[in-house]
Amino acid sequence: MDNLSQSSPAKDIKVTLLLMGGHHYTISVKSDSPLLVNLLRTVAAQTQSQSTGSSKLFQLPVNDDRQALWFSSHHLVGVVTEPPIFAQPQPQSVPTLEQPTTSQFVQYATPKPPAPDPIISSDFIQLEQFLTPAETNRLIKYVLKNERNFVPTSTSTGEADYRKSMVLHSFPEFSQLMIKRIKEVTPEILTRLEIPQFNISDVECQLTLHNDGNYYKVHNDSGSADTLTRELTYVYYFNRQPKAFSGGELVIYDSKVVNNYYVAAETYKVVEPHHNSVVFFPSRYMHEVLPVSVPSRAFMDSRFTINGWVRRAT
Ligand SMILES: O=C(O)CCC(=O)C(=O)O
Ligand SMILES: [Fe+2]
Repeated sequence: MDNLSQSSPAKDIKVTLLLMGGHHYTISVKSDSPLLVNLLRTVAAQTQSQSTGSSKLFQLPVNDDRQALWFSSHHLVGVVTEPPIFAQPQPQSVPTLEQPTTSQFVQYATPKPPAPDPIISSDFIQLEQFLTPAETNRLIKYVLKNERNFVPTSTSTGEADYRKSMVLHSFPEFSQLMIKRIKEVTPEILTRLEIPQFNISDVECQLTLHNDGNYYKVHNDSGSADTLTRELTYVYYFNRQPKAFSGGELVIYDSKVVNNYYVAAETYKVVEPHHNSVVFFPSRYMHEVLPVSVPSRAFMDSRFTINGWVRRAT
C-alpha cells in the first residue's frame, strides 16, 4: 500500500466512506494526505488473514465541517475514491486474483510458506572394543590368507557405479563368532534404540572391504521383497594398525515421511569407522559409505567390515 498510483502534485480526492450498517459519508482529501493512506490501509488490512485485531479511531470533519464523524477502523467496510486510486502489490505479496485493471478492486494475500516436513532424527549405537584383541588379530591374519576369495559386490537393483567394494561370502569361523556376539547384544541394542523386541529369525553376515576410491551410495538395507524382514543393521569395523586409509565415514540420514514413504532428510549423522567398533541402526534408515582413500592401494590397508542384518521372524 505504500505505492499508490497517483500523480503529483497533490490533487483533491473525493472519498466516500462506506461504514457498517450502510452509512456513507463523503469527504474531500488531498491525494498526499496521511489520512487517505490510513483509510486505504485500513481497508486493505481487512483482506489479509493475519490482520491484527487492534482497531484505530478515526475522527473526521464532515458536512462542510459542520459535523465530526467518529468511527472505529473495524467499522470501515470500504472507500470509494474519485478519481480512482489503485494499490500496487507489495513485493512479498502475490495477487490471488487477476492483475489489477482500472475497473476492479483487487485482493492481495500473503502466501504462507509451506510447512516443512518434520524431520525424524536417526539414532545409532556404536560399541567400541567389540572383539577381544586376540580375536581381532586372528581375524586380520585370516583375511590376509583369503585375499583371492574376495569378489566384487553388487546391489539388489544391479545399478552400475552405485557401489564399489569387495566381499567375502564364506568365513565360517568368524561369521559364527560374530553372529553369536550380535545375538547376545541385540536385546539391549533394541532397548536403547527404542525398537520393540522381536523374535529373531536369522542374522546375516558378510565380510566386506573398501579399497582406494571405493564407496556405497545412499541406500537402505530393507527396501526389497527379500530384505523386508531386516530390522537392524550392524557394521563391525576393523583395519590393520596403524590405520592406512582415510575417508569411508558412514553417513546415516535423518528421515522424513513424504507421500507415506520414509525418505532421507537433508540432515544426517556421521559415524567414524573406528577399528574394533560396531555400529547398529535400523535397516530402513538411508545411509551411505563415503569414498575411501587408500594411498598404498594395498589389499591389507583397506577399510574392512563384517556387517549384516538381524531379521525379524514373521
Ligand atoms: O560399511 C559400512 O559402513 C556400511 C555398509 C552398508 O551400508 C551395507 O553393506 O549395506
Ligand atoms: Fe547398507
